[in-house]
Amino acid sequence: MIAKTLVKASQDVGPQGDIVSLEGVSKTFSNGTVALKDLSLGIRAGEFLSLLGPSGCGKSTALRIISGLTGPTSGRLRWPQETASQPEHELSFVFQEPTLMPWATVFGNVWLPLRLKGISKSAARDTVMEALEMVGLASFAQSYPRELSGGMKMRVSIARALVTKPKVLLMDEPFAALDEITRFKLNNDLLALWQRFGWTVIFVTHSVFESVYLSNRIVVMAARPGRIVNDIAIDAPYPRTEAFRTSTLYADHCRSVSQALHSAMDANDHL
Ligand SMILES: Nc1ncnc2c1ncn2[C@@H]1O[C@H](COP(=O)(O)OP(=O)(O)OP(=O)(O)O)[C@@H](O)[C@H]1O
Repeated sequence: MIAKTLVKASQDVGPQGDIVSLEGVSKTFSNGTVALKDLSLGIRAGEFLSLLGPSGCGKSTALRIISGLTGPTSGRLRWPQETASQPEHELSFVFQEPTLMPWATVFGNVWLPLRLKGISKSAARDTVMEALEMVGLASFAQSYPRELSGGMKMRVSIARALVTKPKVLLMDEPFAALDEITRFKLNNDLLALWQRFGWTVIFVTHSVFESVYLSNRIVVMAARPGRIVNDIAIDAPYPRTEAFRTSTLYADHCRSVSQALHSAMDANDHL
């Protein structure tokens, strides 16, 4: 079952459609930790891809390499669709912690990436308000982070990522610290935005259930050294709703992804 899904997902991946690819990427930190070893992965434009794996398998490191925050020790990162006339791949990063500036309003926090590009408050106003509307927080523009719930703070963090109109959204366990109801709501809102805007999303999570609900492709990783052990297509149609969460199809996908994850963890038992 898992071997079959592995073949299917990899057949669907063609270099032509890749928006970004990691080619034979390894990352060894200065203390000798091999976070990633010979990792190759092509991510297609418009894909909602989850990196799923146990703690320490290199999910965040892979995401940081894609973002350019750190470089590989060997191998390379490519943006195949980039042209000389348009060299900038527009991406944004959403971290697990919303990391908002407590002294600034919601508006001020979302304005920050534009402000860093030299765009004044008045010139940025419409774009900032548009991003806040996308996450349902337009009426909280003048509030301060301390006045917001955890879910609302994460929405501000997402608005701040969207304000630059990225094509690629990198998300490192963005909803892990939220309660289940809030997480489900944000899952639904994120999917609705993804369907509307057609971004490529690369989403790091520990959760089988969250990865199956959101993704059309799940890349399962194992640790020591960090590597890919399975590549699974989740071919359930979108929009996915609460009805999908309780469907047999969802349960079947969760079962096979869970088996893949357990195999990934078993692979380290003898190390
Ligand atoms: N700056 C660093 N220096 C040394 N080792 C590091 C550094 N960053 C990460 N590591 C190590 O590299 C390995 C992969 O870390 P990474 O954070 O990418 O894993 P992860 O799968 O995202 O883990 P988690 O799910 O716990 O966040 C781990 O063993 C980690 O301890």
